[in-house]
Amino acid sequence: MEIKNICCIGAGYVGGPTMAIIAQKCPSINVTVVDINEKRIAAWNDEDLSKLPVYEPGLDKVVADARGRNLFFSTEVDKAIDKADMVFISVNTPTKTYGKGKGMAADLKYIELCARQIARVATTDKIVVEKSTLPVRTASAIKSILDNTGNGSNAKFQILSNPEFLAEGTAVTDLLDPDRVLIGGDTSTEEGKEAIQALVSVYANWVPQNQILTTNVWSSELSKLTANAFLAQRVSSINSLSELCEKTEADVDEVARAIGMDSRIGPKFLKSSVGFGGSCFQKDILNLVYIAKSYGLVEVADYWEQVIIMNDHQKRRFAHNIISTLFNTVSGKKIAFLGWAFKKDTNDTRESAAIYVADELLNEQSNISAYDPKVQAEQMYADLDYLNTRSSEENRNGLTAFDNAYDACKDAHAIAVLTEWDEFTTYDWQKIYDGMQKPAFLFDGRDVLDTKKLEEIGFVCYTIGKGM
Ligand SMILES: NC(=O)c1ccc[n+]([C@@H]2O[C@H](COP(=O)([O-])OP(=O)(O)OC[C@H]3O[C@@H](n4cnc5c(N)ncnc54)[C@H](O)[C@@H]3O)[C@@H](O)[C@H]2O)c1
Ligand SMILES: O=c1ccn([C@@H]2O[C@H](COP(=O)(O)OP(=O)(O)O[C@H]3O[C@H](CO)[C@@H](O)[C@H](O)[C@H]3O)[C@@H](O)[C@H]2O)c(=O)[nH]1
Repeated sequence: MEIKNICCIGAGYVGGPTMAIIAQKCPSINVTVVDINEKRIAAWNDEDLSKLPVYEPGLDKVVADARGRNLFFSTEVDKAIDKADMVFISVNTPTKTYGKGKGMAADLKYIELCARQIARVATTDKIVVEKSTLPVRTASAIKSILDNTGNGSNAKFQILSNPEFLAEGTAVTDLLDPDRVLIGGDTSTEEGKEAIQALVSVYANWVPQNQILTTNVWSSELSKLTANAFLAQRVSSINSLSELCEKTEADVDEVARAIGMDSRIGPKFLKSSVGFGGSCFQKDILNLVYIAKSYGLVEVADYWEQVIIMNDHQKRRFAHNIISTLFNTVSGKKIAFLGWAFKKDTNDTRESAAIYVADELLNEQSNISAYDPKVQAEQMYADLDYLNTRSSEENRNGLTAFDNAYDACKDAHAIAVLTEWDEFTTYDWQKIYDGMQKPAFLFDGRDVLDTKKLEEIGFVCYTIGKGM
């Protein structure tokens, strides 16, 4: 079966970049990305490519190549669904904030709405692809909705799981050259196998066949949660040892290098940090923990929950270290934050460690001055407000955002590096030092700065996993 029209529901960090690459690599397929968020769609359609709603290196060029040719962004959801042979569901699946499973389970209401909408408008057969990260066995719920809430048109549906493994900040290169593409489907029927092959053919336009892995649908769904759990576990593992390194004068980078050269361990995801953030790791592990618990697998659930407990500890201990180093009080003191995004090269701030460190410091009445190359003040306030720790007004009084690092650091008692943006290494650190209160403390939560040089200038430095 040849795919001619693709619709993707959800024009976010996954739907936008993923579909832009499919459109660029498959000029014969029309790709329409739809969303109910009108502002977001308008931004995807903006002539000025610097205004795209997702910042990813190289994405502007891909969008410029394909947009208007075979890549379209629209709010006309029904129309795009009905026209498509293949519908990707790429909507958000956040942690539930209410009811049963609150704070753990994935909230699948947006997924269900999509399934009902597809069933309502479809007049022809469709392959429905789960691109969102979903709990294992969600495909059966989607199938049940599609098969039982139809509009009488006799349209038939095949469900595939095709989880996305791109990381933000490197989305374009990850999509162009993925380690693997995973496609799960119903391998027990001819129609199921045909649907799998149809999606394989789309990716085969640029991904080598031996890197396109096909499995049953449950393995595919569970592999996504498992991959994120393993990756986050490595970060929590090295972060747990960063604390021990600080006590023992071992250097966490040297330890990471030494163990990473063991080919059985490997060098990636061993960079100690102020804690992992991003929209996926915490959400997906909590979801895994919830699923394990729901099957009564207490030991399995406890094992993975520890990854989150360690991460929360790492964020908190970074903040507490700032407080204790600044003579046990930060009340009324200005702390400059360099970085707010959860990692470099993205404007995404979801679950960023910076938010939690700021929250701890605001509890101690410090004044935060923040600068991030890609994050605006309103986003920072929204992130703090979302925690519900204090009033919105208090957050606005406690944090001031600046559009450059020099102003943010002026008169500060301390600087905290929360994101590893490359530009931080290029600053005139003598100038920054001259403008600060003394002693001028610097807390590098990402180990990006040359602390030796900074100490020669006069800074008192702490680096995660290396200590003072
Ligand atoms: N962000 C990542 O790096 C990443 C990577 C891999 C997988 N994922 C998974 O992909 C999914 C999407 O993540 P994201 O970061 O792109 O989320 P996002 O919040 O950036 O985008 C989701 C979009 O879906 C839209 N939407 C919700 N319900 C809709 C509906 N009924 N009709 C039309 N549009 C609707 C929202 O308006 C939003 O714009 C999640 O399940 C996530 O876990 C994310
Ligand atoms: O050695 C490391 C690697 C990462 N991090 C932190 O971990 C978080 C997540 O980073 P990363 O995984 O690079 O970015 P994400 O965009 O969250 O990507 C993850 O989550 C996505 C959503 O599911 C998956 O698709 C990706 O494969 C998976 O890497 C960030 O705060 C990083 O700073 C570290 O602290 N140390």
